Amino acid sequence: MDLDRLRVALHARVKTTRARLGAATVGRPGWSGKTWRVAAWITYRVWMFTRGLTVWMAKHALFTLAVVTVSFGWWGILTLADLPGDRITGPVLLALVFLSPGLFHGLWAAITPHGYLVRMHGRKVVAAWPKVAAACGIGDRQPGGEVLVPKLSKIRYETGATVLRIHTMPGQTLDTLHRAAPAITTTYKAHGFSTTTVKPGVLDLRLFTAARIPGAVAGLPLLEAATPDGLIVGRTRSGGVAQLVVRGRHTLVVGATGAGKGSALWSVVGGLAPAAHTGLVEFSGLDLKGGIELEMGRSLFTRIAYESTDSLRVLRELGSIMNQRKETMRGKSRLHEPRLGDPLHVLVIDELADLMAYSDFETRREADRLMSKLLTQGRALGICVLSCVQNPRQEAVGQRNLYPQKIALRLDSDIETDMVLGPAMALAPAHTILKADPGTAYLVREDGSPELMRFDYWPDDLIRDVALRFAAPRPARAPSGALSASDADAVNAWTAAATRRGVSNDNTAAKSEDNTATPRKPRKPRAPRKPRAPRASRPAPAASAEEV
Ligand SMILES: Nc1ncnc2c1ncn2[C@@H]1O[C@H](COP(=O)(O)OP(=O)(O)OP(=O)(O)O)[C@@H](O)[C@H]1O
Repeated sequence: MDLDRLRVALHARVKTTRARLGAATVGRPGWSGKTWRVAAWITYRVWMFTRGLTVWMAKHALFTLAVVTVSFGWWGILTLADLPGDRITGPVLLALVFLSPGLFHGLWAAITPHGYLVRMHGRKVVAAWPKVAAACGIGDRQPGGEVLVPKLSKIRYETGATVLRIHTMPGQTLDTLHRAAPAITTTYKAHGFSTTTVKPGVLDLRLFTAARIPGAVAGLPLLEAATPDGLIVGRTRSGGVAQLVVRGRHTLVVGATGAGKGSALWSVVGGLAPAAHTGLVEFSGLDLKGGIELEMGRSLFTRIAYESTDSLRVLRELGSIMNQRKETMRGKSRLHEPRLGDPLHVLVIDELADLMAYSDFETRREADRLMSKLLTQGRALGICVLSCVQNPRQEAVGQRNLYPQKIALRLDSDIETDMVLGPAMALAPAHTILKADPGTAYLVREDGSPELMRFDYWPDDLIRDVALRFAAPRPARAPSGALSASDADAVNAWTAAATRRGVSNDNTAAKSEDNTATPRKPRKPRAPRKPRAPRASRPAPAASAEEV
């Protein structure tokens, strides 16, 4: 823990020192900055040339020694014999001609430093492969003492990862390679790995060269990308997009306080907001922390509850939708297809423990019953649950096995990781994620394969903006019915956001096809109403015969 803090502090110090140095040199405005930049460029290229040349000479040390000795010898003989004429050109030309491959090597490094470094790394990996494979137990010792190892047929480079294509040997299965993958990763001093089966007997082993995934801020969602079958929610370690399947899955998001559960939640709600606006997806939300998380995007939700009795109402409503669907889908389809008028229902729960562990006994019991029904029957019927929780212990997430997809953000201990991920923990050590990397998580899919990823960050302003543009066709009313203080806050926030963007508050901009907000002419303020004259009192209605 202290080591962790020290590492983060050191990292921060190095970052600030580099930033200061950069600002004082290459980052300076005007000519002095330009001069620094040119000087830095030349110094780097010279360094890369020297490096390339030195590497070549070290690799051909005997040959280099021989050329240098002959050149010096030639020059020495001419000097000792005191012969007239030029004594330098001949020996120098000889050295240049024979060392020209090294000079080309140096030039290659100076002209394309990145390509050069990548190729050099690849060569090292290939050269070390027989020893690494034998040490990691996937070699086969022959009677003569020779060790045969699986073939390494190709090396590929992706951003942040080196990919090794490995072929099994006769008598081996892909499982043998899978089991050796952690040892191979450590031996090559990589930060992690993932595996992909290319075809029977061939595996791509992806070795990650970066320990951390840089953070990114989410942008406005697009309708084309708002698909529940592969929603883009962040980045992977190799720099690609991280996708989450929402349809046909229940997802459990677990993370210590400040781990970034909000990013996971809004990546789904915000990402699917355009689909909710068109009516293909319908969000229901439970936030028993008094709506602190969901209120900002309330207009995206069709049902919402901020206290336990209301939560049961929402769960019951979803239960009855599920029962109706059972009737209509029976014998026709086994996985619900979202359509207009028959949307995919996504139930989003912020802090599941508030409902399942900290409510009164009766509420807990009823919530447990309703949730069990939704979790066991809902996914095929187009009702998916996304539950967020801090504490993965039994009393809070007794139904954790009913969530086929799990997202483990930073957790406090390996015990918690084990509780959430079970056997996948070995490949997804969520307790090792740094506090300095909120939003970073292991996504463990239905098949148990884990992937380290980082959710995009959803700032409050973006959530408000999305709520303003993509309100659900029938957005949830304030849970209490009347305009509460939080309602008023939400309205103010919307109005403020709308004023800033120059849009009206009635979602007409959101309904425009390209979703671009067009400023409107401000309306003339209304003249105050004239006070009404008091009504003349009506005569009391005559009593009916029955009343008498
Ligand atoms: N994806 C992200 N990238 C960068 N920073 C993030 C990301 N997600 C969250 N953060 C930062 O971490 C802080 C805490 O995030 P968040 O509130 O989502 O955590 P949480 O897990 O919901 O915490 P709690 O359970 O206490 O509510 C945010 O205020 C933000 O500054």
